[in-house]
Amino acid sequence: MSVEQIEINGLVAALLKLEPWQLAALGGLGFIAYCVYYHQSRKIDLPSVGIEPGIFGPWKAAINFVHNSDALIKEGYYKYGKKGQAFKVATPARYMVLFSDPKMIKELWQTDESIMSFAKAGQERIASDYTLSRDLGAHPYHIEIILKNLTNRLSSILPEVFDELIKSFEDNTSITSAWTPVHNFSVMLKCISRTTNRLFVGLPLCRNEDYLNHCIEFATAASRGGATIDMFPFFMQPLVAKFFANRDKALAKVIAHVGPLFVERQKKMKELGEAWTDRPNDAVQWILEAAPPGTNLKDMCLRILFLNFAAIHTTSFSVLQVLYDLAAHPEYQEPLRQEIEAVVTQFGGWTKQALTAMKKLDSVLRESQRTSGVTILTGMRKAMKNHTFSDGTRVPKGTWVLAPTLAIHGDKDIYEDGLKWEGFRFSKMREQPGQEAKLQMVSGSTEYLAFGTGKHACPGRFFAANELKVLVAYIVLNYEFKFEDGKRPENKYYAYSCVPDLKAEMMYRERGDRHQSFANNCLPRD
Ligand code: HEM
Repeated sequence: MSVEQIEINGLVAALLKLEPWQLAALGGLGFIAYCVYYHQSRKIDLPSVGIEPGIFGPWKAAINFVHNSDALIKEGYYKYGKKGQAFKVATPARYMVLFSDPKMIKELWQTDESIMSFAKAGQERIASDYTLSRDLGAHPYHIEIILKNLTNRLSSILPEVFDELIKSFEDNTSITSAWTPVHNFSVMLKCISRTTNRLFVGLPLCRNEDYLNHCIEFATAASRGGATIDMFPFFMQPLVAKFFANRDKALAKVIAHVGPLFVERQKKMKELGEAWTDRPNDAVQWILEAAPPGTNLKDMCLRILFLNFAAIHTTSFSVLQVLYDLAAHPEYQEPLRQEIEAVVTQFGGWTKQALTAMKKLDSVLRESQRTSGVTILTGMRKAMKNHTFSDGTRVPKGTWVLAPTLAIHGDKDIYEDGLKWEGFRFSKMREQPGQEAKLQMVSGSTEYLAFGTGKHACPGRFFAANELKVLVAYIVLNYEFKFEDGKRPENKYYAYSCVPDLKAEMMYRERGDRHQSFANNCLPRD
């Protein structure tokens, strides 16, 4: 079943549960939403893609966007964007304006938050007031936590990352020296959710299946509920949220698991104060120390859930994409293995510096983000007032403005043979003088937007890059892998997202030389 079908079936199932009067009320609200939306569309004086004339045109185009976003955006990019012209695309929730010109993308990101707001667009996209909590937008201290606590301590937390990733991969697979089929998505989701939660809530909770399943269920419910609520004008959202913000069951379960940890730590902080010097180094502790006084337990647990929401599917999809690319191009596996072996030998072990020095590994990760990044649009900002950009583009209050990431990433005038995956594209480019630091997986620009760039670039990308490197390096050192028919499964494009095939199996077998490998024998374990 495709992702679209899963989404549509979920929506139909939710609608079938409603009483007739609730359905009639929703229908009425939908009609008002349509009228508001149509009125709004007339105010943006820009060329548009995919819209047919007539009163139902914009709405049809919006539905088309959900299923055909990649093709629509590429059409606009080549027709208008490449000529330096902004264009608009209809989505179910609103019109979006897209800038492709690097100068205008930069201008968008540099425009003051009070005029072009990243935070407001982010909150609207997942209707976070309803699917998560109002506290998230009011006190975004999680950004600081990710940048300061998680990123700054990457070196010291690496052994835990290694330990959890390797154990969870081994616990969830039984690969032998014969070719063994593995359902990649379920394995990667488990590896990433366990490892991420090792740093968020620590042992033993990070291995509790019930806790992890509810974190994943919550993330799925929040993104599905958020996308639905966001289709309606603001004044209707509190009512619509009553039907679609299905977070309560998963939230209650997560509070039951993680709540006692917060309570216990709070008690200890009160008792010992500054004398408690060996405090745990996890997100529970970071939240307790960063949350404004008076934050309640539910909001602290919701912050853990938000971190899971931001980290798990993005990283799981990313590792899936790079493994699919390497399985479809098995000739890259041996040079990667040699690089990893040589670098670990040179550094005398696995350190953060050693991971940074693995340029081929970094390059394949960046290349998979370029060709199959999790989102096909980045840099979103919401106009907080009517605004005119320096090129004369006028956007009314409420419009979203973004960059067409995937279209830019595939442009052959920017990347030679741009639609082709070439694993060592960036490691080769880094050999040119001046390019060394610019082309790392985590370095953004107007030509590489997988994590956004500028002030609001993904704060979790440094951690995610290390997690991905560790997992891919471990797999390459220990296994060979391929697709039985040699073909890479195709991605699906669903509104803003690029989704890998979640059903595909890959064949793995143990490498005969895995136990002789120096790099393998000194993998850090807890
Ligand atoms: C490979 C994995 C990941 C990818 C591809 C990814 C991608 C992104 C993208 C595209 C954005 C929006 C930037 C923009 O549109 O300009 C973003 C924002 C964000 N990401 Fe990630 N992300 C990943 C992993 C993570 C992880 C592991 C965390 C947390 C530990 C995280 C936390 C966040 C947060 C909190 C924001 C919002 C930033 C803000 O409000 O300023 N991400 N991410």
